[in-house]
Amino acid sequence: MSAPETRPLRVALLGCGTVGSAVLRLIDEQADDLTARVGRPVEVAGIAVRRPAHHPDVPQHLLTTDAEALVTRADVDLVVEVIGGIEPARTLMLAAFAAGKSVVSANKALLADDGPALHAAAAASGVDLYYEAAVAGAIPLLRPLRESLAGDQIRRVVGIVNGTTNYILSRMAETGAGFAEALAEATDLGYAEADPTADVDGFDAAAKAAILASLSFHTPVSAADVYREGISAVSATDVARAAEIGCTVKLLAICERVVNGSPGHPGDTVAVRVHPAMIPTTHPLAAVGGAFNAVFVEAEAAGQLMFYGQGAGGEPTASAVLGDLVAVARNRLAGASGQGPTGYAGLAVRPIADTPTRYHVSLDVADKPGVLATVAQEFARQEVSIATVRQDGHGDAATLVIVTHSAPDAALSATISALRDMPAVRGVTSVLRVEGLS
Ligand SMILES: NC(=O)C1=CN([C@@H]2O[C@H](COP(=O)(O)OP(=O)(O)OC[C@H]3O[C@@H](n4cnc5c(N)ncnc54)[C@H](O)[C@@H]3O)[C@@H](O)[C@H]2O)C=CC1
Ligand SMILES: N[C@@H](CC=O)C(=O)O
Ligand code: NA
Repeated sequence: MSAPETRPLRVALLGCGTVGSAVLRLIDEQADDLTARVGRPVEVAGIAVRRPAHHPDVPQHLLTTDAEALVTRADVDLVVEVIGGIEPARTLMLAAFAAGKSVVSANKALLADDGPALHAAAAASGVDLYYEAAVAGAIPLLRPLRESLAGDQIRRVVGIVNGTTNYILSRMAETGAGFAEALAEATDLGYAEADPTADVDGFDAAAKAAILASLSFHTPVSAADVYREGISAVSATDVARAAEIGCTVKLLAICERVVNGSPGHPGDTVAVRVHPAMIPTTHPLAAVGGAFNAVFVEAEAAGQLMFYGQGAGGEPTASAVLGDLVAVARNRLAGASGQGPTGYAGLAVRPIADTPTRYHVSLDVADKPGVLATVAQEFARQEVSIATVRQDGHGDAATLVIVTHSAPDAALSATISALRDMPAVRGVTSVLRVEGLS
């Protein structure tokens, strides 16, 4: 009888930035526990970096600038990709799969761009592609969606999934900090992407929303399918107006299954959007401050579930990477691979124009007879029902604050355009969608 194999499992680490350096540290610090949990030692075989001189604290013999040679090396069993971006990450992943190596990644941009093809390549080679860290960092979210809820029907997922923008909005609301100052702090703390416009303009959250929707609705959804608005247009006035109606401003990722569609959408559809929204301060998501993330999931049988924790930063993200590393290492030793996402439902993605939303609008008007009626007529013309109207001030400097009921987003935005052109309206000072109001 041959002796059981005790050779260490060897990992190629691609990238040694914020996340990669934390992964490297945790693999070292937790070596004994990892050995016990996996059943074999887990060792780093090599680290691909762009500039070795920038990594003086890393064992120099492990560094290489040739990532492609590293992933295909015969002594490498598993690959951890934390360089980010589309290329060369995609090519490196495909090379790893072709060479029979499972990949753990934190790369939401790539997964949201090309997830189905990457999963197909992994499946064709009988290896794993895991990426828990890619959405909401440390929070166990993708595995619960993919596995724990595999017997349920998910209806809605609403979350704060970008730590940088949540940090910025929290600082703006709590301390009155300016946008640039708050962004610089988020970058220093390691939350922001290499290019922070990915955070600020909502691309990062949109990629995460695409991944969440794909898993939740068993439907391929790519980042290009996601309606996206970032926070760069959120002003101090919006934040103040939100406070006046008992709300706070958050960048939300919202993934919904719209059952039985409507005349233009006869079957079920999915609506996936990322935009800033006012939510009541009593809403549990309103209390999510700083770089924390939180995600609500509503499923038919399970009801409401909430996932909360650190969505960004080196160590929290590395925790999720290591969790996946243990899972793929165990699969490898068992000669098995995990089930990737299924896309069997193939639901159509509903455009934002047809998606029901609610708006909060603040208008500067002159307080003269007939102005309120003229404004209300414009809402009625677009078949948008008004939930509440409040007038502050009077004379030449009155403000109307209107919250609508839900209506197709196109009708709401057409109403706002018409209001902007109305002589009775001196200015539209704040427009934001509203979520979670009864
Ligand atoms: N920082 C965070 O809080 C989180 C990051 N992520 C994701 O983790 C990944 C890594 O992010 P960070 O560590 O923050 O980025 P980073 O910019 O700090 O690190 C990336 C590293 O990869 C290196 N790199 C780039 N191209 C390379 C190449 N061709 N060969 C070798 N090295 C290369 C860069 O020089 C850099 O050191 C990204 O996909 C990001 O979206 C996911 C969750 C949270
Ligand atoms: N830049 C991202 C990092 C995690 O994905 C964020 O700010 O949430
Ligand atoms: Na996660």
